[in-house]
Amino acid sequence: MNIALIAHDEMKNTMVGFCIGYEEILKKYKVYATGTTGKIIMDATDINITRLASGPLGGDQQIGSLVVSQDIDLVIFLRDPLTSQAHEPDIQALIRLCDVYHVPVATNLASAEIFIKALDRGELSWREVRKTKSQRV
Ligand SMILES: O=C(CO)COP(=O)(O)O
Repeated sequence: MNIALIAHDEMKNTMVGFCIGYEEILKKYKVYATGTTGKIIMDATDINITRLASGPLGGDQQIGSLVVSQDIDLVIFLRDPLTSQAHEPDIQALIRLCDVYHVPVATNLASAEIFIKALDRGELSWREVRKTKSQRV
């Protein structure tokens, strides 16, 4: 199970708090993050993160590509709903791909907490079954 973590600038403190709070769970999985989000999480925790490009420089698209290749099982994307982003098309494209590939995507802290607890209880294990089946076709 692989997780992608992304936070817009206004949400980065929230993301760090989330990662500190759920560090022991997050450490059990492979974690990807966009560039700056990954850096601040690694500065604050012992979570090992594969950092991609910064969001505005294509990081959201890189995560979208991992969604397509079935390499991401959960996206936690703490979006800033009050600030327009120059790369809004990339953000929409990533969320669309999550819908296309049935990848759970949390866009705020409340849903992120529900999803991470569900993951820890094994409630996303259907993702593994789905991947195995799609490899057969
Ligand atoms: O802009 C982002 C997501 O759209 C996040 O990118 P950074 O993690 O590089 O700040």
